[in-house]
Order: sequence, then C-alpha cells, then structure tokens
Amino acid sequence: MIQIEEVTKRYGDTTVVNGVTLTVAPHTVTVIVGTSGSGKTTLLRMINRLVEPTAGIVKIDGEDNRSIPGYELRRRIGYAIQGHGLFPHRTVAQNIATVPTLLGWEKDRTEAKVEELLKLFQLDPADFGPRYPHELSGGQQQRVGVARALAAEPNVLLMDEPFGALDPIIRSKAQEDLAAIQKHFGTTIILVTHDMEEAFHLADKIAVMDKGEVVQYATPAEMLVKPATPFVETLVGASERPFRLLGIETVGEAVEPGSAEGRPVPEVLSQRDALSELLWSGRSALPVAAANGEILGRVTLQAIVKRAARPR
Ligand SMILES: Nc1ncnc2c1ncn2[C@@H]1O[C@H](COP(=O)(O)OP(=O)(O)OP(=O)(O)O)[C@@H](O)[C@H]1O
Repeated sequence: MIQIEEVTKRYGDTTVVNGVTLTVAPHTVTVIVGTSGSGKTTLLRMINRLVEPTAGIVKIDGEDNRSIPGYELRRRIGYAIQGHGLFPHRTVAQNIATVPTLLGWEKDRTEAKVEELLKLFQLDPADFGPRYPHELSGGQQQRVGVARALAAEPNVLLMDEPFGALDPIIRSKAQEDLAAIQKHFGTTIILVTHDMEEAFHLADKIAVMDKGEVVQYATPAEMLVKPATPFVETLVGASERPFRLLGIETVGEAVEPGSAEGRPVPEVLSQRDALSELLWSGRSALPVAAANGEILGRVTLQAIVKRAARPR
C-alpha cells in the first residue's frame, strides 16, 4: 500500500504539488492524469524519493519512505519512463540486470531473471539479450525498459508516460502486455499519462491533477458518472462518456439468455467493442462464448444502448 499524506513540493515561491493526500491499494493500477505542468511527474517522483517533498509524508507498506535505505527503495519500487532511459552502451541483458547487479544478486539468479523477463515480454533471450538498445525498435526498447523496472521483483512500479513515444497500434499492445504482467506479478502500479483513453483502459482508480492538487480520485465509472469539477468533466470528454462507460464493462456483464446468429464474441470483449461489431455487421444481437467455447447466451444492441445511458 502507498499512502501519500499532505504532500507538498515547492520550488522557491512556486508550489507545484499542494497538500496531496491519496492512498493506493496493493495490487491495483492507479493512473494520474491532468494538464501539462499540473505536478504529475513531481508527485510520482516523490514516491521513490527522486524528488524530496517540502512537506508531508509518503509511506510504503506503512513505512515512511525517508526511513527506507536507497538500495531498498530501488528494490521495492521499479521506475519506467518515456524514452525508456536505457543505457546505450549496455546490452539488453545488462540493462535488465542493472538493479539485480546493484543489489549483488548471484550471477545465476540474475541471468535466470533476465531470461524470464525477456520471454515474458516476447523477446527471444538468445536473440535480444546480446543486442544494444539502438538495435531494437521503439516498441522493443519500451518493453526492455519495463522489464528492467521489474527485474528486482518490486512490489510497486512507477511509470511516467511509458507509452508516450509509441504509435497507436504498438501502444495498445504495450497496454495489453502491461495489464497481463500486472496480473502475473500482482504489482501495484502508478502510471502518469495524458491519454484519457489509456487511463480508462488501465486504471482501477484515476487521480486527476489540476494546478498541483488532486481534484478527484475515483474509479473510472465514478468519474464518468459524477465528475467532481467542470475541469474533470471536460477532461473525461462529455461526448465520449457513453463509449468510455461501455469500454470499462465486458460483454459477460451484459449477457442474457437466448440465441443469436453468427460468430460468437468472447465474454471478455468490452461492451464498446461489441457495440462496434453490432453496428458494423448490422445485427441486433451477438452470441457470447466463454473461453472454453461454451455459448453463454447473447448480448443485444438494446441492452448495450441501455448500459451506455447515464446511470440514475
Ligand atoms: N526542478 C524543478 N525546479 C523548478 N521547477 C520545477 C522543477 N521540476 C518541475 N518544476 C515545475 O513544476 C511544475 C510541475 O511539473 P511536473 O513535471 O510535475 O508536471 P507534469 O504534470 O508532470 O507535466 P507534463 O504533463 O508536462 O509532464 C512545472 O511548472 C515545472 O516547471
């Protein structure tokens, strides 16, 4: 668990983070969004003490982060940034091994971890391990950056615009990978982005920052239904609201008894994608299947339209 308590950061007379309090539950994804210069990066970097707060406390699993030694903070908290920050003169394997090496892990343990992570990120260890960062595509570099941040098996992963430099297709793949990896390791993730689509896709909770303050900290659904301020309402995009609402729910949650024509859709598909399929194929219902292929029922256009309406 991460507890940020009344944290403030000032540079001279300028307050860039102003009395922020928020608690991040273990094994969840929290996404920080907000305007440029609103203090997102500063808040993130106060968690792993790359920036020292002027006032307030950050606790990691109940412990004041100022009382945790530097090497221990590096082990417990991974950090991945836009542009990946890979060391250009070190191979991919050496890059991923950075923190384990600093921590004095046995060579065999480090090598096994590097191999496990490369495989997990779908990079063949024999092929990619010996390469240098400039011999990788942007998407591959990004994966190595996240693998490096995860190498010492941190409980917490801080990510600052990790997918900012990727094109939309690779970006959406990278988001899927991250969601899968978060499930695999149960890591608590705090991610900064300016992309609301990404925020709604990944977040268990979203923190909206404006002028150094957190103006709302809520689940995506709460934020859509009850934006705390006009600024939040603008940020979530009034015209996008029904689609975002459908985007965070699955077809499995809207399934009803009955049959429908055509190829079934998986129950994990978002209702938004189901709506798109219904409109595109001109059908009024789709069969819904479980992962094992069993038909669970159908999802209808009518049911989805109802779910897209403002909850009352
Ligand atoms: N070391 C520093 N010295 C002085 N001012 C700083 C320093 N670091 C950040 N700031 C200022 O603090 C404010 C918040 O910066 P921060 O990087 O946290 O914002 P952000 O919300 O992450 O912005 P962006 O979305 O543009 O990355 C900005 O006005 C920035 O200029």
